[in-house]
Amino acid sequence: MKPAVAVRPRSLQRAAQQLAHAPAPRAAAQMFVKANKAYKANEPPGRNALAKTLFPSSSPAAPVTDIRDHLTRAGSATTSTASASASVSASVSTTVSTSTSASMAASFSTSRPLQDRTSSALMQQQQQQQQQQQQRQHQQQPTTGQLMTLYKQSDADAKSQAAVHFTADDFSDDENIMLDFKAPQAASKPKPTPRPQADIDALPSLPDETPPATQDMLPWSSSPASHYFPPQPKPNPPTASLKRDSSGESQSMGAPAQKKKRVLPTSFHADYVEHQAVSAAARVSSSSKSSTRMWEASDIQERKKQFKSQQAARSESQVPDRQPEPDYDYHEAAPAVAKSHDAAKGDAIHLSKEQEHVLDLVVNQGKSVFFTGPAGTGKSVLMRAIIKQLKAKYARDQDRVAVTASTGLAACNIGGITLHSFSGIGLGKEDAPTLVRKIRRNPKAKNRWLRTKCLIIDEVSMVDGDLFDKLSQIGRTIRNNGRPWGGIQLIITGDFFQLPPVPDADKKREAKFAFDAATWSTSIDHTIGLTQVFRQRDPQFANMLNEMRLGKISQETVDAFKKLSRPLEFKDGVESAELFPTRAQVESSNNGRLRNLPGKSNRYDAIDSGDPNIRDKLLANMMAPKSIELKIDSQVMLIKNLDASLVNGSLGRVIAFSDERTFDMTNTDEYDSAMDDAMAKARRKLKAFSREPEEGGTGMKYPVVRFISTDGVARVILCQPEEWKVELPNGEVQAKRVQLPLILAWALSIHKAQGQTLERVTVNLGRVFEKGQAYVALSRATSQEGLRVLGFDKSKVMAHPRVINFYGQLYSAEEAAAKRPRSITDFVANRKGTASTAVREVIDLDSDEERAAAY
Ligand SMILES: Nc1ncnc2c1ncn2[C@@H]1O[C@H](COP(=O)(O)OP(=O)(O)OP(=O)(O)O)[C@@H](O)[C@H]1O
Repeated sequence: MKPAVAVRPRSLQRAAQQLAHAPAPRAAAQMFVKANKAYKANEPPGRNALAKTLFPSSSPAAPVTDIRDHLTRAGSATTSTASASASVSASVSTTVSTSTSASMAASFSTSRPLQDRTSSALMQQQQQQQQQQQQRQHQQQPTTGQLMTLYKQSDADAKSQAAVHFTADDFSDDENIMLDFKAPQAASKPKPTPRPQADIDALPSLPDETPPATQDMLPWSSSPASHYFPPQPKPNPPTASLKRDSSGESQSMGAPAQKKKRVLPTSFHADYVEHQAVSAAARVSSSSKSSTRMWEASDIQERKKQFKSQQAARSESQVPDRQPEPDYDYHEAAPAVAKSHDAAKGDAIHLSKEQEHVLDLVVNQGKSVFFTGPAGTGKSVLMRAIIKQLKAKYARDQDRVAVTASTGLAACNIGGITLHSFSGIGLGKEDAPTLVRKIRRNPKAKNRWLRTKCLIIDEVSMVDGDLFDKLSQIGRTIRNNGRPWGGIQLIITGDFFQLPPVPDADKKREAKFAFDAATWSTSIDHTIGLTQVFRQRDPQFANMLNEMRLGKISQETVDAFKKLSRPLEFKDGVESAELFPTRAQVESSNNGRLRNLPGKSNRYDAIDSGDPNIRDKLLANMMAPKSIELKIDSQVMLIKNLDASLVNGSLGRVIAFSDERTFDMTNTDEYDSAMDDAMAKARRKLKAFSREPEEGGTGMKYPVVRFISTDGVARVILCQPEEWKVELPNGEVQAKRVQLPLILAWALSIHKAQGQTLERVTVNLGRVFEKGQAYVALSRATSQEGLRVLGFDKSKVMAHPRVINFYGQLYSAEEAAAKRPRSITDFVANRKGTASTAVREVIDLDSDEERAAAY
């Protein structure tokens, strides 16, 4: 029997040959349909009859001899040239990836000449249009050569795909095949030609593209002349990101329709500052200091927002909402702020080498670290940097980082919760197994234990040693992990020479320090001693404090402290804050001073929110008071960082009360009397400028405070309410307080002063009763000039013997290491009284080398 194709008529062979060149399934299908019809019409009689005789039931001869069936045998080029060509064609169009195949189809079909030309003019016109369109498409689409290259490139990929074979039915419904082919008529629409520039120039010029204000009716078909200009790019829509400002109100950062801030006349700014900073006679117009600050009632808000948004932008999307309280930027301060700060102080805050070392150990190496060091060595600054970076690291799971501190106040300072709240142990007096059962009954607490990867503990000197052991065991049990704390990475800081754990109410046992805990040493991978003191820039003073800290006070130091009993005098009206050990002493002192001031007082009550059952307890320890009463001349302390030089701890005096719109200098006669002409003129201008509060506004008056900023320059700001939150690691807000960021500051408790930096401070050691209190109180001061010490008694400032012993062990490790020339450390150097000249470098007390040396 001859091969089936040999009996095919010419028309079918032609179709097969064309198929070898036919690029697209649609075109091929049409040809086959046509050829098949022709074949059937010319089919020799009797052939079907013979087939039926040979294959009575299903007659396979007919399908097999149908050329379409050859397509179902792609690759089997055993029959004829035609079928081989068809196979190749099919295999090309099927092994190339779908999009390539579709593109090829489109490309070939569009380059194919039209077969059914008519003589009518209409048809010609249509064809011309189609050809134009085809040319355009052809230019946009890859050429056959490009497609073949593409095919070769994708061949390797294509081989991994299963070959697709056409079946006879594939062409029967080719009308449903979707080809990547655009209908030509859609593209035949003429493109608008751009208007020549000359025409545009000839048009009447319009201000700002705004249609001219006219009463004339425009005919409906008229376009405003501005429409003849090429379209302008649309201004960026306001960004969708909403930022929460300090008062909790959402504001669109990019939205133009922001509340307009009141800006005072420039002349007033300059003169007022000069007046405040120096006397009129001593005014030096070129002084960078004197021109630094101004009336900042609204300006400060603006800069504060800028400062916060810059911080938020730096931490970008990685750290969405829950940043710690705004603070300095550790690497680069906000440009505007840094500029003024730098101008006055000459430096910005960059983490020191040793601070960077700790940051790296914690964030990059995932080590459990305890970093310690004398007061003012930047432990809090470093801790904030660590929190920021860990939160960025775990940006997707913020609850992986738990920020805690031993006390509510310390926790508030770093935007965290107490260690007790985190762990869900209540007072934590029971034994560990009981506490585990308690936590297991509390799904939220249990979840915190399970989710936490990094646990931050600030002010560890006040964490009880037994509590430390219990928590470690709870972590192991609940997390079912035998490693210390169940494998949680610990980041601990504090200075054991500062405030010790609060003893039991019944005082049955002496306070046990965290380093006394059985699990302390196994819980910590690295103990780092920070050595560079930032708070006190005077090396002699830093050394006096260090001697006191280590319990080895020389007679020279005793004498120097005794000299500091003289009264402090400041010409700017801001006194030093006196530190007291108890809250009662503080309240009595502050209330007495307030009563003695003339004039009426303004009272500000906090707005608290959150679960009423726990809210009051959580907010009780907050720095922001539930209520504060103020009069003109009240001495206050700022309890929030507003920018780089107005920080938590800045002291100031209330000079007026005002709302945001009205500047009211009533009762500030002393300033009036000192005003020179220029100042008085500026003042008059300002009075004219001021107006009554808007209708519907609260008209609430806030204190206008003149602060002494960290750069020693007076800055006047309108203090408006700020927000404090107590949040769980998962971001759940447990309690919130909105209050002025101020406390009365003639007197402060040592407890509240812990962690603060104070430029002016008085300490009466006669009232000190606890070890560590004297050191905390004295080490708040930045200089001897700003410190007054009453009742200095060497025995009152002695450190706890166990603490001396603990640090002594660390130092001996260093001393052993110090035998090597590169390991001279400040701890050692300070003890020898050479702090200022010692070479400072990173000390990792637990590194293998150090340990070996110590051993
Ligand atoms: N890298 C730094 N560069 C410049 N100043 C710094 C740096 N680190 C900290 N400071 C400044 O030193 C002062 C003390 O910092 P910080 O409060 O962090 O010290 P601390 O060790 O936590 O003190 P304390 O133990 O008394 O609470 C602050 O005024 C802070 O701005």
